[in-house]
Amino acid sequence: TQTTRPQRILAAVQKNATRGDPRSVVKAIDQFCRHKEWAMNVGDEKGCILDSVVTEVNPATVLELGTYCGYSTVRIASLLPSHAKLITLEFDPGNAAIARQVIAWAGLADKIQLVEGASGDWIPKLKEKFGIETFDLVFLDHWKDRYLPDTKLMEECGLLRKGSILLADNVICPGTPDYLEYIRNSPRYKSQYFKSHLEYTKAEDGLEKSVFLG
Ligand SMILES: O=C(NCCCCCn1ccc2cnccc21)c1cc(-c2ccc(F)cc2)cc(O)c1O
Ligand SMILES: [Mg+2]
Repeated sequence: TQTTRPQRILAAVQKNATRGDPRSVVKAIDQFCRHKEWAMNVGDEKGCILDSVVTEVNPATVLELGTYCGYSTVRIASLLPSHAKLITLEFDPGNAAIARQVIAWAGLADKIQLVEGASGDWIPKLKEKFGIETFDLVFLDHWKDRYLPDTKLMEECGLLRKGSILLADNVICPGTPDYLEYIRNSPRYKSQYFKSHLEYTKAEDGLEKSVFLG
């Protein structure tokens, strides 16, 4: 019977990456997706921008919306300080099952809480469920039409504090026009666009980094 693309990505990690070595997991996925099968990981080029933002923010609490196979989850978690916590939300149970194994292979399971479900349902419950006050960094990489409503929901739920950073993938391709319009014109945010390329391609894409001003 036919395997899924996430299953083939996991197989590439288990074949080519070293257990407990997050960078080798990231490299194995990038090699597979560049040379064998494209997949919607943030990828190596935008991944370097992600790394620099994570390193600069040095967050104690991170929310990732959109786990997929765990590529950016592993990338982020590998840069976190020892007591930091990353909560990642994945809607698709099949993807979540693969991501758990990729995260385990990287040896980062103790830093990461993978939650299955929809952002709109989970965001209002994160405080009570995980004892989170606010997020220092949010990485948006899920349904592109959910970036704006979920940002407003995070504001309403008091999950953002003065200085919280939102980093949004795919603001050009596939594109998040309503989110960009809101975040670039809101007096409550200071935004910066990092021009890059759609993962593993020459098409334009970029990350939008926004600081919540409170
Ligand atoms: O669609 C993308 N990602 C989202 C996947 C589904 C997320 C579902 N999901 C996960 C958590 C969660 C929580 N709540 C609700 C829903 C939730 C995506 C697509 C492209 C892309 C594809 C084709 C193409 F030709 C060009 C570009 C590139 C990317 O980098 C992407 O990220
Ligand atoms: Mg993406």
